[in-house]
Amino acid sequence: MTKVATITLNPASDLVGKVNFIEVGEVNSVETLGLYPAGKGINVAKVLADLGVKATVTGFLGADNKGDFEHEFAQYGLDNQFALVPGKTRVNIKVTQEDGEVTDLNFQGFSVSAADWQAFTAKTKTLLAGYDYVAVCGSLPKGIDLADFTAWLKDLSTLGCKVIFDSSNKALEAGLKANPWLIKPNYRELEVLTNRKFENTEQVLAAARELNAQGITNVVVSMGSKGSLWVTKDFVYQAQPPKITNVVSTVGAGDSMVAGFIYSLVNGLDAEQTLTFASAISAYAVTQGNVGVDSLATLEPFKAQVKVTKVQ
Ligand SMILES: Nc1ncnc2c1ncn2[C@@H]1O[C@H](COP(=O)(O)OP(=O)(O)OP(=O)(O)O)[C@@H](O)[C@H]1O
Ligand SMILES: O=P(O)(O)OC[C@@]1(O)O[C@H](CO)[C@@H](O)[C@@H]1O
Repeated sequence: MTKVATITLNPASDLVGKVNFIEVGEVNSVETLGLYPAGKGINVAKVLADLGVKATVTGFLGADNKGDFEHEFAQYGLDNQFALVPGKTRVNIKVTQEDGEVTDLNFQGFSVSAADWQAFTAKTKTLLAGYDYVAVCGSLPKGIDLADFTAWLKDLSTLGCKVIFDSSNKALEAGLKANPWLIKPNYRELEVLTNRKFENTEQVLAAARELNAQGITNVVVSMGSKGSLWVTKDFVYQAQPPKITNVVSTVGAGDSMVAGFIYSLVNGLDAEQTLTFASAISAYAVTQGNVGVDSLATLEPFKAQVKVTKVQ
């Protein structure tokens, strides 16, 4: 059986809501859509569980408010291997305006001590031996040294698992030094990383190719409603997602896309089917406040509207 783990070093409870228009500096009344145990790797694992792939989940959780997370992991049948640290897991606020624009307020969260990090890295090197796919997703909590993070990611690859990595800013930069097997930056994250402003697809493609040349096998650049590009040394595919007119929240679209890739890899889908599936499930994600899908059948109309083209 294919073994999958997701790692969320800095999880969050997502408080998701909706408002006509956010007035900065004013009191805004927000309609509550939900409070969800989340964070990128946890979102990936939740979507995978809905698709029948039960992952191991690990990372750090604040000991003071671990209950909702533990309950969620049990509900989804996830193998909970999180390490507890003192304090609370952060709450992130996500508000969608009527025009579909989402404002994220991502807080910093707990600190991880050197001893916590050492114990965690030692544990994961044993725990994850024999895993096929390990998705490392999201930001780093305070206290984790960037060079130590790079070294640990390299160690994960030497265990024999394929490392899938989705992060941003300094953590993205540090993680890329370990040459993960698949990365999924969005185009803004790639702009920040390369210190460029992309004006067309060719420029995005060129940046992705540089990452291939560096040793990253799969570079998937997501571009929100404009779709995505999957760039490898052997092929380049471009996907256009369905047009979604009822955007509820785009939070977790990228995580759903990562889950779609892992599901497709586990099930041996070919490249075109993989990008179609990942695009369909990520487009479906924006029609709801949380992530997930009740059945594969729900995705069929979305799959039918995805357009995948082989660019090279
Ligand atoms: N408005 C939309 N309509 C249709 N599909 C969408 C829309 N927004 C996102 N998607 C789908 O989700 C994928 C990932 O979206 P995006 O590029 O916004 O990821 P992201 O910024 O990593 O998301 P997040 O960090 O919020 O999870 C896109 O490539 C696309 O397939
Ligand atoms: O601060 P990070 O770790 O980069 O991102 C955290 C986060 O925005 O990512 C998920 C959506 O992708 C949310 O569930 C969560 O709040």
